[in-house]
Amino acid sequence: MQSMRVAIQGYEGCFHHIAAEGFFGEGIRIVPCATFRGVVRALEERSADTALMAIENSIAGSILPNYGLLQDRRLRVVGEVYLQIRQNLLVLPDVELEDIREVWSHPMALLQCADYLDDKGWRLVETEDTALSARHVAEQGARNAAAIAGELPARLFGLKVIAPEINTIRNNHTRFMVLRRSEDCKEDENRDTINKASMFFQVGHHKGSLVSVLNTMERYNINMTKLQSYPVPSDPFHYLFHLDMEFQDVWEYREAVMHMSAVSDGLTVYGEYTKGRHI
Ligand SMILES: O=C(O)C(=O)C[C@]1(C(=O)O)C=C[C@@H](O)C=C1
Repeated sequence: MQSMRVAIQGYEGCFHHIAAEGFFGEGIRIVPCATFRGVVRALEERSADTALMAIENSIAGSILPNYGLLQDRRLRVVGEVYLQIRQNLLVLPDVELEDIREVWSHPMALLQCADYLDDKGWRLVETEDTALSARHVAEQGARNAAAIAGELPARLFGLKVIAPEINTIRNNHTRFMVLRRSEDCKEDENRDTINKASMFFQVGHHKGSLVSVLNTMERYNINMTKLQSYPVPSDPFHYLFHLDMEFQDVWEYREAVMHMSAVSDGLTVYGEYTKGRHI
């Protein structure tokens, strides 16, 4: 049997790679992509069967453009996974702190380490990926550069951890969504195990419009875990709201969605799935 092809943003050893193996197990084939848009394209063009996409981090916050990607494309969220992220400063084995002039990493990783980097005066260089930054330091023999990445890339590319766990808060977690093409998902798939859903809707600019949607959740015993507004590019200062919610009773949840649809505009559910594990 062919192994499942999983599109990720990033390359060998990056956090997406670790999260993908944590979710699917080790027998998968990784389809590396330079950008999140590339991940979606790989799914749409069928060069991947499924995809993993970071959506929010506990220190750096939401990856807003990815909410836009979910909304624009015909994708389904079929699962989620949470990964603890430990960021380290990696250098060539004989490099010391005073040799560093530049730090290379993924923008989310740089944000997660903002406090540590604050007073160092190093030039911060955004790259596609934490692991790729480490690989470039090693391959280019870059004596004046450090990479911010996990421990796995340090081992893979023979780098030294000169400063471990430099993320601003130790408790650093990233949430990843597992995506599939809508047309490959069956209606009511996993009905017995679903306890979480993601959706978006719009409300008019009038008094109490958002509150009516939110009140529904209390009425139907729904626990809202995330509310994220996202601008509607074609309609300045109007917003879409993305909602993640947990529930115990699927029928109660279905009633709630019906009610919320009635008091909002264009409510679209883009995934019902099982609440994710922390790995
Ligand atoms: O650069 C990586 O290693 C990634 O997998 C990307 C990414 C992200 O998109 O947020 C994943 C987890 C961490 O939060 C930092 C970076």
